[in-house]
Amino acid sequence: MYIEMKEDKDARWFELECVPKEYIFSEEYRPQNIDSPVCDSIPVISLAKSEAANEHSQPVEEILKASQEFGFFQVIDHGIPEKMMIDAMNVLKEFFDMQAKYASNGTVTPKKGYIYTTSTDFTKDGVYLWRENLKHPCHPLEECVPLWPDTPPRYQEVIAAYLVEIQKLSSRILEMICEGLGLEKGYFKDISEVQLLASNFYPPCPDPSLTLGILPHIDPSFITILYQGEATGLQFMKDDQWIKIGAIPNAFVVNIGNQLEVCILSIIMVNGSSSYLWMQIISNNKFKSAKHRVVTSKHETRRSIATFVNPSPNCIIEPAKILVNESEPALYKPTQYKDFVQYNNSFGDYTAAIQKALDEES
Ligand SMILES: O=C(O)CCC(=O)C(=O)O
Ligand SMILES: [Fe+2]
Repeated sequence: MYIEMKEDKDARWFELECVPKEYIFSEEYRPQNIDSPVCDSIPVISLAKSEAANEHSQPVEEILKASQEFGFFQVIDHGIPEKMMIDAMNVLKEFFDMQAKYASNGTVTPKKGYIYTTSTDFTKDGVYLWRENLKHPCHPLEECVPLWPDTPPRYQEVIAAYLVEIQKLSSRILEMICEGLGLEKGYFKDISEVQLLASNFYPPCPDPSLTLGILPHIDPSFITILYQGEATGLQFMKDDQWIKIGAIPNAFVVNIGNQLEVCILSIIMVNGSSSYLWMQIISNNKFKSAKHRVVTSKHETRRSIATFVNPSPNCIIEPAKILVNESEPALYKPTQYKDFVQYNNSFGDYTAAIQKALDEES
């Protein structure tokens, strides 16, 4: 294939007429149905009534149903000021724009609590992803903030303010999940925190049918709260089909990570008095953690801020012992969250660096 580079020495890696061969996925990974209609059936749940004593059962039921059927939903009327969301997105835009000037390659900044990676730092079978990424731990917040990027200068302040709100929102959502499942109040309070922020920059791509922004994956979290502004590109898998998630301004996309799936199963097994309930849960009632990916666009730039609400690193999740016997063996081994992350290489090449940062936090 003929690859034409623009003359401009200052051009960024994506400012090209054609897709370089290093970014072209083999047929099996290429996005096939890039123009399929946006899914309009993914639940959009208003949290306006979630604090009202006599009306909050409605959002609780909607969240429970969406978590079981889709593993994905959007929340609106969440109470987080729009200005705060836009500010966070703008400061990340400034961060990524500055990398173009100062760093042509991905850098793992020594002695800093963040990891910035450009497209060539992520490969799948030698093929690069069409994105840049910034990751950093967030808990405990006050200890992490000084280690985050300090350019642009307002980065730390703006993102910390955003994360305080996201922490409150995620606690509300986990509390509603607890209530919906009939679990004791505050079940997740001490074992979950917003542990990690990952923001992404997916520039326009000359031929989106050949590339991917992020490969199909399931998040290693309890839940992930994602702000995508008005950009499209996120898709999730339902019944073996890739389905686009529409952009709703001022909404957050929430997805169920595989730790919640495992955890809910274990909790219900502990609390459930009959094996009938256990069977019901395993067969058709458990939460879904949906596989998702990001496709690129010819004209649109996508930016997203994902916050992973993870189990605490030392938290152990295991099936209830009373329900495990020779004929009904445990479906999950007791696993410390950090071992799970390591075993599954959950954060790719950066798993070790992130584990180290999380270990230092705990
Ligand atoms: O950029 C996105 O919207 C998706 C990000 C994502 O799935 C992740 O970071 O796990
Ligand atoms: Fe994800």
